[in-house]
Amino acid sequence: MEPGLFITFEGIDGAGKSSHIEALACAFEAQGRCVTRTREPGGTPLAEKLRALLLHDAMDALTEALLVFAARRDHLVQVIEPALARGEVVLCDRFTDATFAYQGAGRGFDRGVLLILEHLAQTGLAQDPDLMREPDATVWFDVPVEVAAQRLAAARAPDRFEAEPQAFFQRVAQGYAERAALAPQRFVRIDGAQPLAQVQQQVFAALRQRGWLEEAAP
Ligand SMILES: Nc1ncnc2c1ncn2[C@@H]1O[C@H](COP(=O)(O)OP(=O)(O)OP(=O)(O)O)[C@@H](O)[C@H]1O
Ligand SMILES: Cc1cn([C@H]2C[C@H](O)[C@@H](COP(=O)(O)O)O2)c(=O)[nH]c1=O
Repeated sequence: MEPGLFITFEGIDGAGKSSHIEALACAFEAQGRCVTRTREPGGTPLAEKLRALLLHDAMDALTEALLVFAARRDHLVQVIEPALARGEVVLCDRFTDATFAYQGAGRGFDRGVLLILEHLAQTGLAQDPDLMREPDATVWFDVPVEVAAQRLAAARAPDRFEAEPQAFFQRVAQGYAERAALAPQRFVRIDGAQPLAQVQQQVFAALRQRGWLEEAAP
């Protein structure tokens, strides 16, 4: 059995993550891998309920951080860890980098507390009880805030995060840059302002380079 592969996708709202996950899933399936497509917050019945609260109900910053990690713990226990144990490829639209970017940098919530919650929520689940689960790779779509805002304005009615002002998203983008600087081997930075086809080509190229996708994939 091939080892499981955990790949996450990050970026500010409207960066273009979701547009690429399905194409990647199909490419992995075409080479015989089982793929779990999932998202955060969400991915389980309980975590989807928490997602609805997070996206639409007013709450203070600590409550928001606790709900995000509660959803993540359930998601890890119910979906991510079992799929990785079966040797699947898990493609997850957002994970803990989003918490450091949105709650940490965006809201200004204490990063030290986030580090403690991260450790609590992500440890003790895999075969090695000391392992803190982290993605094998994180594809980060780096897009200017104005470009993302234009895309979203054309796409849908804003939720509680999307309704934040551009200054919030500038901080979130900076938060992603800081996380990427702390884990340069894990992060793959893609210039998400390019045309869709070019972005897709670069995402596939990055995963080919790591030996995870075969040459035949687009
Ligand atoms: N490279 C691109 N060029 C132009 N438009 C794009 C590009 N990537 C995505 N879009 C468009 O921008 C909108 C937002 O894209 P998408 O939903 O993939 O972003 P997202 O990062 O998943 O956003 P969110 O996190 O808010 O769900 C969609 O209408 C999509 O078609
Ligand atoms: C995981 C996670 C997410 N968020 C925010 C970021 C987005 O605005 C929404 C999710 O919406 P999407 O359209 O599915 O990307 O939730 C957050 O603030 N903190 C997190 O940890």
